Amino acid sequence: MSAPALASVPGAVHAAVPKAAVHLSPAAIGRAATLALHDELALAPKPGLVSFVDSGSHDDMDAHTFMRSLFALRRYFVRMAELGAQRVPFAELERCGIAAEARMLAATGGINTHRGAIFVLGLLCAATGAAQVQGGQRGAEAIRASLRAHWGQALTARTQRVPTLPGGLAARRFKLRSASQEAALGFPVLFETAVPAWRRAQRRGLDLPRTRLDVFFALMAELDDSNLAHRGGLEGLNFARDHARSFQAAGGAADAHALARAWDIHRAFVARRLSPGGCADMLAAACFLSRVGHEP
Ligand SMILES: CC(C)(COP(=O)(O)OP(=O)(O)OC[C@H]1O[C@@H](n2cnc3c(N)ncnc32)[C@H](O[C@H]2O[C@H](COP(=O)(O)OP(=O)(O)OP(=O)(O)O)[C@@H](O)[C@H]2O)[C@@H]1O)[C@@H](O)C(=O)NCCC(=O)NCCS
Ligand SMILES: Nc1ncnc2[nH]cnc12
Repeated sequence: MSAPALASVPGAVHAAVPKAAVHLSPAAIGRAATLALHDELALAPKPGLVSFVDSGSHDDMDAHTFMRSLFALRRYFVRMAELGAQRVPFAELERCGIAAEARMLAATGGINTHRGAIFVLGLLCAATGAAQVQGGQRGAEAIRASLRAHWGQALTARTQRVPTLPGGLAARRFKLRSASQEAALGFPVLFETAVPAWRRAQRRGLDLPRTRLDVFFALMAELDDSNLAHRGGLEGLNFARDHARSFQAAGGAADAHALARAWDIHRAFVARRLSPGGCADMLAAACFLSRVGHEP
């Protein structure tokens, strides 16, 4: 197969809006989350993952499945932003998340498209909603601080639960940082790896699709993605990390051969049925932070 061009529906042009100046409504926050899921889906190549080009390592879902899921989740993100603005106890956010999972499964015929994203993006919507009623801050650092201040303790307590889902079980088995632990730490890979990678890519003048590609590989080099471990064990996780680091060492998304290289990596993942679903969620989270940070 020859290497198709980098596919990504362009986001809005990011105007220089002062970050503290405009308060975001829950509707605007929810819209940013839904669009961020679309940003993630639209990026291709994206090793092993579903896009509008192909279904990667998945034979039970395609881009239509993701679009159905995304539509089913629209109101959920708005509701999480509203609940966040009310600074409700964590149990209320969790109830809303569980109901959203049920809606996702109903919309996809029982396929898990966005369980991780419901958790990560839902929490970020709540944290952004809370930040809006406390000074209107919308930058990444303010959103992280809001998440930790309001729900940090509950997220830490939650890590003591015994995992029952495949990702949590794989994380425990291989002593990795699970999605729950990542949340309890205030999503360090998102805020300390993806956000700086996004800013670096933009400073280098990369367009949005290439920025997202660079951020995706930065995430895959660092995240303990429990989907990779669930399907491929530690060997699969290290295979993905090694490829991400080689991609970065060869110049990342700015390099002239970046797209051909990324498509080759995609095919290698498909051959091994590897799917970095956690990295996909974190990419959507980075797209969300960019959208709420810059768009009016
Ligand atoms: C805390 C939960 C996210 C559950 O976490 P847990 O780890 O216990 O269980 P999993 O659902 O198996 O894994 C978590 C999902 O989070 C994503 N993820 C993976 N690694 C990380 C990480 N290090 N940091 C953050 N996020 C991570 C990932 O989600 C994406 O992949 C899923 C699709 O993958 P796929 O390959 O198709 O896998 P499956 O269909 O599951 O299996 P196979 O086909 O391979 O056999 C998709 O969901 C993406 O979004 C992980 O899957 C939280 O959801 C939870 O506790 N839920 C329980 C109910 C609840 O309380 N909900 C309310 C929360 S507010
Ligand atoms: N695009 C995608 N493909 C496969 N799994 C995913 N989980 C979240 N986004 C995904």
